[in-house]
Amino acid sequence: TEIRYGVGDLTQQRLLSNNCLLGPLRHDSIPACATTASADEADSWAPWSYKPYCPQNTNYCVFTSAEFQGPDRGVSIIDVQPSKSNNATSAAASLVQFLSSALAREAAQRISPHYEVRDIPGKGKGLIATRKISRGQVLMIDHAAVVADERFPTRVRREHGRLLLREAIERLPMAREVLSLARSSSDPDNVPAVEDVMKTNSFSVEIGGRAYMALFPQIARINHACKPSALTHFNATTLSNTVTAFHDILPGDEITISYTAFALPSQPRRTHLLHKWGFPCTCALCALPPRLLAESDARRELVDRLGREVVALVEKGGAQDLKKAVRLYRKVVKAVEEEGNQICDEWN
Ligand SMILES: C[S@@+](CC[C@H](N)C(=O)[O-])C[C@H]1O[C@@H](n2cnc3c(N)ncnc32)[C@H](O)[C@@H]1O
Repeated sequence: TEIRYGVGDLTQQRLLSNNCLLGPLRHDSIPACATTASADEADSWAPWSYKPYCPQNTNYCVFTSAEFQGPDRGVSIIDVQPSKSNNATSAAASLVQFLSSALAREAAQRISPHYEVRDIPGKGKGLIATRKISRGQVLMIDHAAVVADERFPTRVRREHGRLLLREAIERLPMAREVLSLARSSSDPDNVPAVEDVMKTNSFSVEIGGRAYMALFPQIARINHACKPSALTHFNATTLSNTVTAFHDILPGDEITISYTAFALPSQPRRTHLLHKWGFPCTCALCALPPRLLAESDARRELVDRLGREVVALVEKGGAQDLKKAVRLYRKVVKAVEEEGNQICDEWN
């Protein structure tokens, strides 16, 4: 996702905030202010592991649970300070609720990986299946490591934005792993790693009706395809993202997801991939001749429109509504199959 700061720069090298003196980039230590806290103080910011980090003159804080999903993971949230937001709808509030529920104490569901990270020509790294993954099989459940209000970059100074990102990532037990993810800036010497990594690897999600950028450390290794082999489903309560095979994936095949909405027409799709993700789309779908591309766009728009109608009819729930929903659903399946076959024809 995009990170553009709204207000000008500050030139301070070090900022004193919440009694935490911020030094140079740390990769394996926690902030001094957190380690010196008394038990009483720590109680006052539970369930967070550290005192929330709130740079002066911003409405934003970093909330970190270092134990989330096990001692080697954790999650940090950049969100508005509770007193200045509708607490009930913030990601932090949603996570507070989740952390105090029995569900959070259940062991994380670990799925033995049927894939490995490998170099993929022209794409950096990616995931390659090492065993057959059947259509409909859940191949990964990943939890967010960083979640940030999508509006925060436009509402803070660049320096503050970068400090928030730095604290969010460096307070995590898995900071090193997050910082080793791909970077895509064309000017890497002048863009801090925390910002570049977040920009290159985070996806838009919705929590409590608000847009957030979320970084999932394992999903971050999955490359884009316009006709992907897997789909993701985000759960805003548990901050988990489930990856499911869309069709059979054979050993040696790349596991891909779509970075764009299914119905986004080809032209804005290419623009989005180039400007927001930094690569020109070279997949078979984008390379179709204009007439076939227009047919593909129309099919995708149809699937999207009919899909919404089916959901609305099922929600109404009357006998006639359900009959019509089944009829429309058959059309959706046919259009999805045509879209798939048509692209496969192009490959043959
Ligand atoms: C979320 S990361 C995906 C994993 C990444 N390739 C890596 O090395 O960790 C997104 C970045 O991967 C690259 N990428 C993803 N899909 C691609 C594709 N279809 N073609 C070229 N590059 C792609 C782009 O550099 C993009 O900014």
